[in-house]
Amino acid sequence: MNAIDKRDRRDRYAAGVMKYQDMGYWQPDYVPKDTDVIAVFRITPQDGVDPIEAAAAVAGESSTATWTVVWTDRLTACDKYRAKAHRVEPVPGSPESWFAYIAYDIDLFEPGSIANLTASIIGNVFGFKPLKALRLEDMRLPVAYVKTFDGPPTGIVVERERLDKFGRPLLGATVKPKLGLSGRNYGRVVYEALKGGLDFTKDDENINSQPFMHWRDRFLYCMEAVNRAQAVTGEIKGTYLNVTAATMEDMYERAEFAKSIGSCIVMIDLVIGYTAIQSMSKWARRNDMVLHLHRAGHSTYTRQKSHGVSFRVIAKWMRLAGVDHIHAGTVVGKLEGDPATTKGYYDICREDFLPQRLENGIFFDQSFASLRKTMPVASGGIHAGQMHQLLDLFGDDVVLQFGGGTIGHPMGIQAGATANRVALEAMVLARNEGRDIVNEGPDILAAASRHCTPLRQALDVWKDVTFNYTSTDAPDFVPTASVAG
Ligand SMILES: O=C(O)[C@H](O)COP(=O)(O)O
Ligand SMILES: [Mg+2]
Repeated sequence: MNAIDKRDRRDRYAAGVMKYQDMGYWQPDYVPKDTDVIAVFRITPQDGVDPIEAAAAVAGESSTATWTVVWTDRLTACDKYRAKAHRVEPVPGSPESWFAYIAYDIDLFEPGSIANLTASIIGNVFGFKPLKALRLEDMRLPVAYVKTFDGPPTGIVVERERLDKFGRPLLGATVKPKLGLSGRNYGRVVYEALKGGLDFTKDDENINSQPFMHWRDRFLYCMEAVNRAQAVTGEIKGTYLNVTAATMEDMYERAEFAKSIGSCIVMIDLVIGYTAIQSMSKWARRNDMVLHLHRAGHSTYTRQKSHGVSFRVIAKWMRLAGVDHIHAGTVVGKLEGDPATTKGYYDICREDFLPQRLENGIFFDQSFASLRKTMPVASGGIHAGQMHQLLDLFGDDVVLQFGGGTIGHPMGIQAGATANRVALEAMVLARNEGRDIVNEGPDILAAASRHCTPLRQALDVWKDVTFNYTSTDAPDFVPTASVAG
């Protein structure tokens, strides 16, 4: 930050101990270009490290720099390629941490490659010694860069058209127990849940091709169940067949087979990696299939407030990479997430243009250009008794998924599914009539349950199941004027 005299600069340069801020990675007067990628990091410098130098170091390490001056810089357009830390603000309520805004020239990134973007932005820099911790809070991805990605292969509008389902959230269930069922019993769960009123069932994140049930068995029994449920109900149904596997070849084989036996949707887990996700997205686009993404593994790096990557960034990357569904949190379920921050994740999936909204953790205006919309999925510890909260929080364009909340019903799976469908339809009707579903929700559910025994039983058995917030459910930060800039 401080100007240093030319001689000092030359001496340090010669000795190879230039500070990053002296090498051009701190430029407080820099005005980001419309085409720049901008990242905001939460940096927690080691004791005694100047936050400006820490921000410059992050800019350096995530773009062109190494630990010493290299003369080959001079062979490049280094002024253009250096990332520019241009703003450092204290994080409100967190005296050790700072928000550092860093701009990157678009030419630093290969078009249409999340792998390449992330190798810079979350590469070496997260293990960097001058920092105690580092968290990527948000990114502004310029339209010029967004346009290099295909985005969701199907998107919300076309998915609804294919399913012929409108004006309400979709309903799903994860087959339980997570592991151990044989193919035939697994198929029974799928059939009963779909027949009972759900739109979808799904494999759990860790169901692939284990000794107790090989993937072909699962696919065949599941599709038999889907076909029978469609015939009985007259509705289009689906089951997310998890094609996650050890290699791309295996995943393509499983996806091709799923398509050949009539599935409209396949599923992958986040743990397969960004390149594999993009490959599967291209496959889904070529084959007119909906692509569901389970965010398995994300909490290992999204949950801590001071280190890692915010899920809002993962959500942005996944919309670019091209998934049609993404698990985005439940607020009222078993997994962590506060309402304001979770709303930000949902908006990233569903808006064409997202204005800066710090209260939802959205640091930048973000256009998604022509990308289709990703359907967020609320899954993890939800049940029929929360239907009013779920509808109020997430609106219509969401899949509400009840695993235990369907299969744990005391009268069985079909009853669990019916309870969820009746609760949803009662709540949508009440909302459409202009009723205050948040406050009247429990009464609306109670009234509906008088005509639906499965719903009454569900409300009764889960009436005390609430997942209280824990300390990690706090918003990422409380916005103040200085952060808004
Ligand atoms: O993978 C998921 O989404 C969860 O396993 C859902 O299961 P639950 O509804 O029983 O929590
Ligand atoms: Mg699961």
